[in-house]
Amino acid sequence: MTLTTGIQTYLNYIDGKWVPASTGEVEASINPANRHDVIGYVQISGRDDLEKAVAAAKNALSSWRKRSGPERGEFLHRMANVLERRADEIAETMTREMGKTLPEAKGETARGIALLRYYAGEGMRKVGDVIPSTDSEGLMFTTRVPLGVVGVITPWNFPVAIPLWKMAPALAYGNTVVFKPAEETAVTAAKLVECMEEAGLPAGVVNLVMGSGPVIGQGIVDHPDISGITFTGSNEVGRRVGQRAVARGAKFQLEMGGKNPVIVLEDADLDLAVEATVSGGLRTAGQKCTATSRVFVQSAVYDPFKEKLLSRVKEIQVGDGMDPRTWMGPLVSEEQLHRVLSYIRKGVEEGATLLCGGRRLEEENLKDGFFVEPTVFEDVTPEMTIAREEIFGPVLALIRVDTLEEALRLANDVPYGLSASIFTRDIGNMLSFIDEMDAGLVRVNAETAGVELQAPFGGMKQSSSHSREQGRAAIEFFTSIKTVFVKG
Ligand SMILES: NC(=O)C1=CN([C@@H]2O[C@H](COP(=O)(O)OP(=O)(O)OC[C@H]3O[C@@H](n4cnc5c(N)ncnc54)[C@H](OP(=O)(O)O)[C@@H]3O)[C@@H](O)[C@H]2O)C=CC1
Ligand SMILES: O=C(O)CCC(=O)C(=O)O
Repeated sequence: MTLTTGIQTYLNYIDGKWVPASTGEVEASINPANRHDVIGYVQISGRDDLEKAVAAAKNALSSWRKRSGPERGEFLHRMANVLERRADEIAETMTREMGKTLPEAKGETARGIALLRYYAGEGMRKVGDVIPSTDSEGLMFTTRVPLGVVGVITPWNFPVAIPLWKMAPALAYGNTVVFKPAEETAVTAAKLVECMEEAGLPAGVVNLVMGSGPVIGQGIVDHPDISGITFTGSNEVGRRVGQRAVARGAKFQLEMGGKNPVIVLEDADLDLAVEATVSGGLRTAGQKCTATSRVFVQSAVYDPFKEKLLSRVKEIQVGDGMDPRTWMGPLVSEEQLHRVLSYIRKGVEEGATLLCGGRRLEEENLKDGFFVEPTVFEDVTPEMTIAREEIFGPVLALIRVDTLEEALRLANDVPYGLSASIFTRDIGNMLSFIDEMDAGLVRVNAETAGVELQAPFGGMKQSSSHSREQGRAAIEFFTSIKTVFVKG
């Protein structure tokens, strides 16, 4: 059955107008809980559409950057108010389009509102310092200027929060934006941009171009009029974005994968550690760059931890994210489902022991969706694929260790360094972990996922381009420092 009546087509937003792609092509954005449920039709744009969007952003730049910081902040306040008014509708669209449960989608939308309010306040904060000059009659100070037109390329896993934690600071600091959302969540993206339009954002300041990564994403990266590119997604694409940006001298910022460890020591509160492992690893079906993936447990508590974890995982209710009984929704797409199932197969083939889960769920009410069971492995060795590569699915690997030193050595032995947690009551262990764990986000007695918008966020090693997003750190990417010397 195909539910096709009254389905809306969502357009690009270029220079303050909703317009179809010049290609005339659209595609259906579907519900991963039921592939027959079409959320809307979205544009498959071509390079012509991107050209128009970049020209509009370039044209809008001089008047937008000339507005005062508080004035730009006022637009962000208004966007927050519109998003707040439409929060339930947008959260429901997110759940239907991406699959995360409705409470998770509502939480993310609330985060989006808070992000807009935080960066609205940025318009009122200082942007420079006075520095003593060697010339006693001179005044020397720093100020900041916007980068210019910024390309925003985002993934599907946080379709409201990630675009907003990039676009809100971009706008607050005086840049204009060309926004290319993931194809899987383009309807949610269109609704976000509707909020911006409703808030009265001037034409050209934000331009939405839907379409494929290789055409629109690549086009943004290569466009000579785009001064900076901010990207979140896979390492494979991120690396290419970085290389192309360097080649033409554009500024770039990459947030990519994680292989995030939890370390559970023998003095840990095991109930807390289990709850945090389940929440950090399996919420949003493990589709977070900060998701827990490897769990290092000290031998003395390995068996009780394992038993508690398995009994908690077996209680998890998988289903449509709109159903209030559901704790874990589907994976975002059929491609992602096959990718996760292939990692699970690899885990078994390489000799890990499957303790629970591992199957696609195909019961009557789930058969048209992309559901996979929450999965736990043990006997996972450091060289196995499931211990090294980002799975981006609800899969946990248990690894027994004897000491904190061994746990830290193994936890650090991957190319990623995004987020990590430890569970212990010992201050010495906490301090060793904080110091020696190679991760941009280290958390003690708390899950690996769930970043706070007012704090810097980013990874070490191959998890990022070593830049940081969110909080005040965003100013470093979205502006350039100008050192000014004035003599009367
Ligand atoms: N760190 C994170 O938060 C995320 C990590 N991932 C990882 O990536 C894997 C694959 O997910 P996927 O969605 O394919 O991630 P991608 O890295 O392919 O997609 C992220 C964004 O980049 C765009 N893009 C794709 N190709 C290019 C290109 N050549 N130039 C510029 N932009 C491009 C995508 O467009 P389009 O929509 O057309 O694909 C999307 O908007 C996941 O399994 C997971 O491991 C995925 C999402 C988020
Ligand atoms: O854990 C979070 O809150 C954010 C995760 C994230 O940034 C991502 O998955 O891309």
